[in-house]
Amino acid sequence: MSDAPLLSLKNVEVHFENEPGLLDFDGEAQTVRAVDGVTIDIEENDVISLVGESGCGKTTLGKTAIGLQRPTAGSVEYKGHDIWDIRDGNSDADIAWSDVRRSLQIIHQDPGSSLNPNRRIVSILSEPLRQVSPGLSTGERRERIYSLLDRVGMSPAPDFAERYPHQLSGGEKQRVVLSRALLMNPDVILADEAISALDVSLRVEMMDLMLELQDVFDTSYVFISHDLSNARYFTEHGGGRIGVMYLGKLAELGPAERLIQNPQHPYTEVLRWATPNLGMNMSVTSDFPMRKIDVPDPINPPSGCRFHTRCPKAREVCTRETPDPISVDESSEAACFRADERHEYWNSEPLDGVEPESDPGSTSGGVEMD
Ligand SMILES: Nc1ncnc2c1ncn2[C@@H]1O[C@H](COP(=O)(O)OP(=O)(O)OP(=O)(O)O)[C@@H](O)[C@H]1O
Repeated sequence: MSDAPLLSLKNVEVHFENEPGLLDFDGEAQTVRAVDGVTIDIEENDVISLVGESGCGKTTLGKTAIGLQRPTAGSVEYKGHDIWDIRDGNSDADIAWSDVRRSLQIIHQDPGSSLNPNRRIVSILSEPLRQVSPGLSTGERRERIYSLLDRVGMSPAPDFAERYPHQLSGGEKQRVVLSRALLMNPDVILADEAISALDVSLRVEMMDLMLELQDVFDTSYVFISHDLSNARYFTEHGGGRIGVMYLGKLAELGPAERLIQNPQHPYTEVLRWATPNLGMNMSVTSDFPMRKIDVPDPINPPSGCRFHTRCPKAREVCTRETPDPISVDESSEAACFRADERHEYWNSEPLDGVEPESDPGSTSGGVEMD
């Protein structure tokens, strides 16, 4: 089991059953397919960034990865052991659920909401230390807290340690929340839009700090962002991969630069088009790479490839067959038939409104970019 990835998600599905609302006249519960068939490994000291439009399942997938959400199908393994078997007491693994929970931490967009307003920073940061290192004296705990506050740029540390959360700026609160998560000695931190609420000028600083502390604390990040340029920065500097999600599915996964410079899924192209500050030199007049702008419903997602209703390259086969992830290179995959030059896609009829294309012949068959 020692070779097992830190976290391994296999065919993970999360469906929510919603009770019928007042306006649901048929009175039937509805199933929201928040995440469907996602397989991904997270290694030690890894960075996986999840991007995609609102409601595509980023938070649900992230929470499932760290054991805060039980999948309705598929499995999540921590160091080779199913975490829900551990939780349910059905595992022979030599690890307690409390250790799994401690190892998988989360920081949110709004740090204020997770800091007790009535406690000083020193007291907030003492809590994880008491759990992880119960043998420390009060003086030793203080020393560790001061040294971490110094490290995250909150100096003089003794001064910051005595403040209450409301006496800190948003950026400082986020540093405290990050410090608290790190003091748990986690293997993975889920950073769910953790920099989105910060001033633009502070975002890079915070991302740099997170990556610097990654080396010190030996932790991995699942970094959720709706902004591809932030995900690019974080992933590129952290040497990780970006996962592009669309309607509960992983559309594409790969290293930041490959994914942005040479996207293999037409939806990645859309995200790229919609992110003007990528420095891609795409003119505003270049065609919007989608046929329709309306967002399909995760309660009733399109058949076949979920993106086919909006995809400017969709063909008949995309309406009835669901593409599995196709390996693009050793660290990348794309769930698009176009990544397979021998797929029947190339002989299938383009859908209405899709520009006909010449057969890729012996070329890669991948999405051609500018
Ligand atoms: N507890 C829940 N019960 C029912 N539906 C849910 C629940 N949590 C999430 N959903 C639905 O699942 C889908 C995915 O939601 P999720 O929050 O994971 O998306 P997201 O990509 O993180 O969105 P955002 O960027 O807006 O936070 C959405 O349709 C959402 O409404």
